[in-house]
Amino acid sequence: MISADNLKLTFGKGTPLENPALRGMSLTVNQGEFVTVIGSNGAGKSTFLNALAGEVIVDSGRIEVDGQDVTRLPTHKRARRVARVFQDPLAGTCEGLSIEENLALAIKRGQRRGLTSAVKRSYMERFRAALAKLNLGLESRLGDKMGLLSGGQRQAVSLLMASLTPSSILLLDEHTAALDPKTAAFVLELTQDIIAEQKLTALMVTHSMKQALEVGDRTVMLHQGQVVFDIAGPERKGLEVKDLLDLFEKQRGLEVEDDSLLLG
Ligand SMILES: Nc1ncnc2c1ncn2[C@@H]1O[C@H](COP(=O)(O)OP(=O)(O)OP(=O)(O)O)[C@@H](O)[C@H]1O
Repeated sequence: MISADNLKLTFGKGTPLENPALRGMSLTVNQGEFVTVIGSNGAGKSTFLNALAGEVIVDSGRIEVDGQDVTRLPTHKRARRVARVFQDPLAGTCEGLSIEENLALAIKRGQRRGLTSAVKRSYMERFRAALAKLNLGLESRLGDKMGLLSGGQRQAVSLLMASLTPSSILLLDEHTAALDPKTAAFVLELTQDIIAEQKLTALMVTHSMKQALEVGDRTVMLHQGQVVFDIAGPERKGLEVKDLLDLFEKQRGLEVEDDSLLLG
């Protein structure tokens, strides 16, 4: 379960570039819920995920994961609770290490690390079985460097890494955006399977309105660092991409209005 209460975060405080990215962001995500997150550029989606992961520390507000206050914990102290897959397939894995070594690091996430002890024979069968499920033939390429894999293969391995150890929450930041449509569909299906199988609590940022409505159980829209729209259940099922786009445009319209007020 994730509970974010009234998060505020301003970048570049006291400088001409002062930028309030989170302006009272509150969201509760129940155990096992899969929430899609949309919002225009600069709405605060990545900043919110970064705050949950500990990449940035909020100025005020409170973040709880499974009831534990993690608001001020650094990333490495949350690593066992928070798994993440990024938009850039290069971001979540270590290209100079082999598939096997990457998986071994993932299994030791949040614990003291040591590569020599990490790459243990006991893990190998588990890795092979997990990789075989991807149907990409990677189970026979455990020794290959991550850098040799395609973007889609890397994202698939990143997802596997995120799910190897039981984490409380999974954060997906436009993780299919850099992939071609066919590979994106494959990775998205894999995502849904892993989340359902492991009953993960997940947040997925996407720019695709279609994806936002078709995937997961609930959709939230962020605008100017706040949740402006939150829909689930039958109400969400009745919503079409066009409705969501209209809402989106309405929010962007407000933004223009705000700007014109400021400039006026
Ligand atoms: N490290 C940073 N330093 C300064 N400003 C930042 C930083 N990270 C984000 N911002 C600013 O905070 C605001 C929110 O950015 P964020 O990346 O969270 O938006 P987003 O909704 O993820 O946008 P996009 O869809 O374009 O990825 C933006 O104005 C952005 O420029």
